[in-house]
Amino acid sequence: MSADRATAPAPGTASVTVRAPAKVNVQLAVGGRRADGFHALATVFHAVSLYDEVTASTLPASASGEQGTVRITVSGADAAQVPTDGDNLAARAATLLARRAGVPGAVHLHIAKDIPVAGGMAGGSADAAAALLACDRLWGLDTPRATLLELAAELGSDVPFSLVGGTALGTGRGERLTPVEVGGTLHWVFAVADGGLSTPAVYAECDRLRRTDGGGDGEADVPAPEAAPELLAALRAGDAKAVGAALANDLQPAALSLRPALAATLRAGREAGALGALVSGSGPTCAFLAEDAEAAGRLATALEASGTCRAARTATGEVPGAVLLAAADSP
Ligand SMILES: C[C@@](CO)(OP(=O)(O)O)[C@H](O)COP(=O)(O)OP(=O)(O)OC[C@H]1O[C@@H](n2ccc(N)nc2=O)[C@H](O)[C@@H]1O
Ligand SMILES: Nc1ncnc2c1ncn2[C@@H]1O[C@H](COP(=O)(O)OP(=O)(O)O)[C@@H](O)[C@H]1O
Repeated sequence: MSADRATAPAPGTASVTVRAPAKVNVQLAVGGRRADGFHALATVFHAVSLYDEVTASTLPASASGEQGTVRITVSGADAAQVPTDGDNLAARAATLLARRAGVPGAVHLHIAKDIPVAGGMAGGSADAAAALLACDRLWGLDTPRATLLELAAELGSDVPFSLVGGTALGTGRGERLTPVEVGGTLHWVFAVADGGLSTPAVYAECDRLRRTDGGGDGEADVPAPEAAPELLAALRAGDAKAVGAALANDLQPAALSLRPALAATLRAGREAGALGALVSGSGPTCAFLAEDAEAAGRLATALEASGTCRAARTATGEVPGAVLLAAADSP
């Protein structure tokens, strides 16, 4: 909290705070690599109650002399792992929106980070989605939702979902979204690993494994990815047991190949009674489904006691996408 206060906007500046959720892919079907280097996907995104908050505030005149200055500060336990230069996805989002709208775009973005970094839970995408909404409001742009979604897709395959939230089928490279109905609250435990995994490295390992283990033509043989009807039916019914049985991630073998220790994490969660277990997206966070909030609490305790993860976090889904929390105008 002290870091938050230290970087809070100075009195007299306008500021806007937006909160955006993490995600888990309850299904991640990966097709072949496309000509543009991305993989065709059919993925069921599900937003969960771990959040980052992004506060956009006007830069004091002394700091905003240069057009397009974006200042990034980050608080939270993993803040040191987050870039604070132009590579930060939130900075890229602010710059893209400013350029598109033809405004100067000088802004201070403070990220209060709670989503594991490089964990397969789309934390950077959440920050980008939050920055788009926060800057849009701070600069009084009122950008149409469809344009925000287009800008989101330019920033990254997962960013449109971070704006939309809920549960949705992502096709194309993950950016084309169709809502998916969920009949009840799902109770999750996330086992956070030490260190992250690079998303491009995990996709590349998936390709490599398909070439070497496929026995055939490797990538050329990969069928078109499709959402699993049994998973969609289980989600619609809100049947946690059936959802647990249908969890599936085609990137899991690649994540396990790059980080073999994750096998012990998945085993520990299953042995402690999880209804289902999988690597979240490109990992290394592992996701476990529980029957209810109590079972999730017990599972988190067992996972932490197993010594196979850095921490275990409970969360529920689905939750909404990026939402405005507060807006304060300068007097
Ligand atoms: C794997 C997933 C599953 O939701 O999430 P994470 O685990 O990273 O959170 C996503 O596909 C990650 O989406 P995102 O992190 O937005 O990736 P992008 O910035 O668009 O792309 C980063 C890199 O990932 C690879 N990539 C990404 C998406 C896709 N459909 N095919 C790919 O091959 C490409 O190598 C690309 O250059
Ligand atoms: N705002 C941000 N938060 C976290 N990571 C960011 C951010 N902006 C850029 N990055 C970079 O993106 C990489 C992937 O981060 P993240 O989005 O948390 O993971 P994942 O792609 O596995 O869901 C990080 O290693 C970091 O270098």
